[in-house]
Amino acid sequence: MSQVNISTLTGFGQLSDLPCLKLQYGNASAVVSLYGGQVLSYQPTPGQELLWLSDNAQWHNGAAIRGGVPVCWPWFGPASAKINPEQQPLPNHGLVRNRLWQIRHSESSAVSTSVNLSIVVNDLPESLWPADAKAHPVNLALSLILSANQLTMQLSCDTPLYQQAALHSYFRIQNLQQTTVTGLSQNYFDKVSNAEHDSPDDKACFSAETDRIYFKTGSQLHLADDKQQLTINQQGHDASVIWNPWQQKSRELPDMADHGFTEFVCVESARLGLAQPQNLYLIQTLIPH
Ligand SMILES: O=P(O)(O)OC[C@H]1O[C@@H](O)[C@H](O)[C@@H](O)[C@@H]1O
Repeated sequence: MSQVNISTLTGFGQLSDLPCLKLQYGNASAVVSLYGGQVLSYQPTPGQELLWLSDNAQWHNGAAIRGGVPVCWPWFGPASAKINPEQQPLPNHGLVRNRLWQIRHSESSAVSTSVNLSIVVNDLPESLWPADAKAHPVNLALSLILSANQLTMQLSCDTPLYQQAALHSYFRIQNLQQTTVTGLSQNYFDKVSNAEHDSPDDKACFSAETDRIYFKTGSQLHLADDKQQLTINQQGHDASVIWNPWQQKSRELPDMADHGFTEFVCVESARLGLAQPQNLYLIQTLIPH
């Protein structure tokens, strides 16, 4: 084993001054930003980057970093009427993408390098609390476990709340036309046409703007193009979201180059149900082949 350790970085790529941690386990490495608790890089071997980070990503002035694995919590997308009955101006994808997280624990062992981050949030909308609960600051935790063959991300909250969450992973791809995601369910909500659809199989391909919520997906998805294959294990989810903005949206996003959409697809493990207040335990594991 050449190297097992955790080091601090100040800045990553073009994101100058960004406080980050770099985890190393043998040949494998991962970088996580304390701003957003966001994994920005996962390289199972040196130079083999699996995650996409926009060349135009920003983090100053409250921006959410475009790429890596944003943490969406305690709601996903625009806050729904249940979470935001008074239609307050709330940010897309929740409250923690542009806040600083703390390091709680880090550890290197014979089998892995891991770090636990957390953030305390004390400005949750009242609608998230069960009727009989008294509002208090809430702790959200993210654990990263890097081993020789995989990276696991565990997002947890021990407070029962009406809460949604997603690990919104941006995966770097070589050839969008050849890219497929399989293992999906055969029923999805299409955010582009704003309608539910049935799919003839469990597969998504990319030939136009794609923004789909697949319900009740199983525990294993596969992302492949003609050059690489990745298994994505998930637990604690009730849906998986597939997103590619395509040309027009890519042009409209200030933190994405016009051709940015050709370089990634998002495969997101999400917990979206709001039927009852629940704890959160959402896991996504990336296993390259
Ligand atoms: O621009 P944001 O807030 O990072 O969101 C990006 C995309 O995130 C996806 O998860 C959503 O399904 C899309 O609708 C959304 O456009």
